[in-house]
Amino acid sequence: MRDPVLVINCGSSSIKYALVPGDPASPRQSGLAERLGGDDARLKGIDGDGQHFARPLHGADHAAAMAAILDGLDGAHPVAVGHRIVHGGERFTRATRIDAAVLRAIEATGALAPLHNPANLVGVHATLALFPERPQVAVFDTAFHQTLPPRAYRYALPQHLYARHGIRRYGFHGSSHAHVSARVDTLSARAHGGWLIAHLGNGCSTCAVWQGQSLDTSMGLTPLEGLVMGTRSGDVDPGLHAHLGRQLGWSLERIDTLLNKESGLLGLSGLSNDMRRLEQAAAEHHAGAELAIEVFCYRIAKSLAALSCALPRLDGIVFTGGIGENAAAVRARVVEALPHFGLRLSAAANAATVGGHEGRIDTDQGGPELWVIPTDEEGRIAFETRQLLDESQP
Ligand SMILES: Nc1ncnc2c1ncn2[C@@H]1O[C@H](COP(=O)(O)OP(=O)(O)O)[C@@H](O)[C@H]1O
Ligand SMILES: CC(=O)OP(=O)(O)O
Ligand SMILES: [Mg+2]
Repeated sequence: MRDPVLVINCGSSSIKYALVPGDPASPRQSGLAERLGGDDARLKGIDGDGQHFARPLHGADHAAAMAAILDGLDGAHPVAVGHRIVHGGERFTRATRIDAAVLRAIEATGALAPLHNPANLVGVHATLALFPERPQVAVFDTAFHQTLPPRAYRYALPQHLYARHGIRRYGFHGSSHAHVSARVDTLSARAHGGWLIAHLGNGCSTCAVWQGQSLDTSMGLTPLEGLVMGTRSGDVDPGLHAHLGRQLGWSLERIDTLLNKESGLLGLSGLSNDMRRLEQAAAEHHAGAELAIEVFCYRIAKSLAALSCALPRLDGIVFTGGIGENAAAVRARVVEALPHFGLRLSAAANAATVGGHEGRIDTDQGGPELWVIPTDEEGRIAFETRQLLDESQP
């Protein structure tokens, strides 16, 4: 069997990793180092024997956490390391082998994703130091959306902001949308048609895919635009910035923190960014939790309806991400909010499809199909990493 690919998804305070074997159906070692920099930093995951583990990392930074992760993978000889890089700008339209010039370009793109790219690069530097002889590959969230036509990616702003400063819609979660759209094309009889994908995790985005290509998506210049997310506001009136600045004297940093970290499900509910917690609270009639879920679902439906304009034909809707895969009530409310789409949800199939299982959840009586397909960003990153290495073999 071929050696595995080590996949690293390095965020600002966490590192997700997976050792993805050559046979994608084989079990993986995977895990998460979280709360990095804090006294309660810890590493948890699934080891080589399929056992769950958790252990403290005591204030570890990214480099120390990476060393601990690799320690736990001892005996593994990854053929390459695939990195999730959130922003690739317009330069990177596909997975790219990392060298000094690529590193400089990712650093330069960091201005467009100050919350994501610098953290991603910490992961690259850590594995470069630990595996200097292994190829390192960057897989960009934005690359899948480089097929967007100008009508979808241009903002109605003066031309020079695009031409000189790259201000346009880029879109994110590309590895997820690429995986899910490829998967539905193998599962559905309506392969290579028009699909709307709702990726609902901590970050949330929708995507319109026609014949395997992204034609429009809800996230924009940054991963803040679009849907309501765990702590991100999604769309607000652009006039809000000036209003908060003028009326309340808020700085740009304060507004950035508000919109990225204090809003979304957390801000609306006043309770939590976690959908499981909100569903429990809503069952006990917590008004904030009820409102947060209502707004969340309505905004998903509204975004799907808008993105349907990008497609010549609508073959179906796919739900993915932690919420999309698990929260049957959220799926039902989204479908309910699209009454004119001719969707027919099977209540039984919807209730039965949870916890990483893939399944069709419409009644198969015509109309667009409805699917739940677990995302696999790590699997997609490993696939693209391997594909690039295979192409560059003499
Ligand atoms: N059984 C469940 N029911 C409802 N929501 C769930 C369930 N399991 C996970 N979630 C929600 O999924 C979200 C996290 O999604 P996930 O895709 O795992 O996040 P990330 O984007 O960090 O990878 C959280 O809001 C969590 O509450
Ligand atoms: C780009 C983005 O929003 O990523 P995540 O969902 O991992 O926060
Ligand atoms: Mg996610």
